[in-house]
Amino acid sequence: MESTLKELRPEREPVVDPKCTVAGGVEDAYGEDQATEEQVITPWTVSVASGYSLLRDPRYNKGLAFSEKERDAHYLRGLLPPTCITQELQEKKLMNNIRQYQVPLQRYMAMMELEERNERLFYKLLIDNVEELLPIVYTPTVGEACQKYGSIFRRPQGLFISLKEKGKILEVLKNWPERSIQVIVVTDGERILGLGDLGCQGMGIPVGKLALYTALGGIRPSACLPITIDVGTNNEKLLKDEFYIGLRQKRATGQEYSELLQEFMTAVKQNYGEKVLIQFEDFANHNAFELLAKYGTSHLVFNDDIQGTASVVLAGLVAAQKLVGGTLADQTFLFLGAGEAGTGIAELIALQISKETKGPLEEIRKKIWLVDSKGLIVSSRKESLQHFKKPWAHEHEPVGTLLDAVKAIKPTILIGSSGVGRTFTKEVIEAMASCNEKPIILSLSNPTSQSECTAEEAYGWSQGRAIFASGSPFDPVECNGKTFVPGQANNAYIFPGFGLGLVMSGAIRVHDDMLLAASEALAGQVMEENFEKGLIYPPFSNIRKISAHIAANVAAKAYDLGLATRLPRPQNLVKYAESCMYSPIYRNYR
Ligand SMILES: NC(=O)C1=CN([C@@H]2O[C@H](COP(=O)(O)OP(=O)(O)OC[C@H]3O[C@@H](n4cnc5c(N)ncnc54)[C@H](OP(=O)(O)O)[C@@H]3O)[C@@H](O)[C@H]2O)C=CC1
Ligand SMILES: CC(=O)C(=O)O
Ligand SMILES: [Mg+2]
Repeated sequence: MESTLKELRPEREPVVDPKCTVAGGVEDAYGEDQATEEQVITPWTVSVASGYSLLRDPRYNKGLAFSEKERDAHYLRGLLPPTCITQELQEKKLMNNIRQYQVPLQRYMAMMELEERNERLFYKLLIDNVEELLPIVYTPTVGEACQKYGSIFRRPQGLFISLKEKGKILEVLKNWPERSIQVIVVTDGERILGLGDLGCQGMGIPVGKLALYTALGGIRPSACLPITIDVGTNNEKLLKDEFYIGLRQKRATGQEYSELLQEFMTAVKQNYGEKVLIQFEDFANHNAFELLAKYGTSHLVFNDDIQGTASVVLAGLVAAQKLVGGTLADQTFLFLGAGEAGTGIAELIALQISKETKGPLEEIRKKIWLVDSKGLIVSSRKESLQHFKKPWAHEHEPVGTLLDAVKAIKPTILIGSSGVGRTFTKEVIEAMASCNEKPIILSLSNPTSQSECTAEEAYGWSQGRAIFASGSPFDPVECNGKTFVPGQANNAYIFPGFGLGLVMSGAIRVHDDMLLAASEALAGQVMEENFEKGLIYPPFSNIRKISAHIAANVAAKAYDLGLATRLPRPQNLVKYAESCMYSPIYRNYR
């Protein structure tokens, strides 16, 4: 096989080093990335895919875009109607079709069907129409898709590892058709967005996140592996649902849970090596912090909800200083929600301020306050607090409600990370507006139903003075004759570029300084024209460029810290990041 492949491989100067880990995790054996778009390649499966099987292979299928020559060479005559069309026309037709669906879930299903039918066309649509399609393949629609996953389930996506596979996880990994995996997104489904425990149906999240890794960060689809670990669910509704796709039992906990996770982490490293990035996604906080701490020293792990969210929010707040004046150290922060997102963001803000001011972390933390379901986190509660809340238990009398906390603390920045919708009431926003000329208000919780307030509420109740962004997108709002464009504070800005930076530098560990580097790069991409509209994030339409800058900054930090293994260090990391990115343009087949 190898000698045949060599003969078929075109002779040319590679744009990317053929052994580069980004361009394929290992050698680009099929010449997929090395050939230019004009050059012909061979569509390989195990053998050359041709005829009927070529049309049904989503990696190589081009539908009506197969040329006359390709139709002759690949036994496609008669299997397609006579017309040949371009990828652009296919894209136009599909966008027209998708726009006919009024129900977002139907659009989601149309996109998933496209991904299964024609992978390059799926990514072309997603990249070219990112602002329109992100709310479909990602939050908020992906939340509804997970809730209804059993009913809409057609073909399995990703890898399901359940308690039944205990002792056999390495074998299960070997069932996956790809060997050169660079990024895994894994969930156990216990905290899917702000929708709670969705068990095995959480699979929609790793699938969606990895689609963004490819579309937004340029990681090749074949190098991405979505995984759901099924240890049961405590969601009674799902357990009784005849269409539920997961194990019908209560969640395994304690030793049974940690043994399965240990086997999984060991098997991943054994099968894919130590440079595969494992992104933990939507685990409940009682497992998330522990998994990150436990595997952070032995594996390349990243928790998107704790670390990615922290990095994206920090970037927005750094950018916001241009609108409000001053520095982060001048601000007072109040969070509603003291879990993964809340405490993760709080810790990264404190780290950034301590780097800027050279002040001790303990002192800086005192300007950051958090409210959980029991009220303001204060020192008298310290004994009963989970470990990740303890650093935030400051001296203060007990305060029971968010409104009272806003009145007592007088924050300049209010951040919602509670997973509970409509908790930023009129009184809360008015209280923020009464003590700030430009209150910064972030409603991070997803999906839209869980957002702490809507854009309309944030602008309306603050007389248009709020600087507002939300986890799930809101349409522009008219207020007092002015149009306000809300930003989207979502970790989707960070993780694709962050992952690309790790992969392209061959990083072996994640370091907090890399999160700061990612924030800095994202904040640096907010342009004057964005600030003029009151935005603290750049538009998603520029996300590939943004991701290249984030990747370059993260990779630079990996090299500086001695955590990069891909040597020598490329001279121009932004250009290198761009050259590593997957392009969905069709290839020509010989
Ligand atoms: N925009 C983005 O990029 C991201 C958004 N998120 C969103 O943030 C939300 C929270 O995620 P995460 O931090 O992981 O979840 P966690 O479960 O870890 O934390 C939730 C926190 O909210 C608190 N809480 C729950 N209900 C209330 C209430 N009624 N009043 C006050 N506090 C309350 C909980 O309190 P207690 O500890 O007392 O139970 C807990 O501290 C989710 O909706 C998620 O979708 C998450 C990551 C990224
Ligand atoms: C965006 C995200 O990661 C979450 O809501 O969990
Ligand atoms: Mg998440």
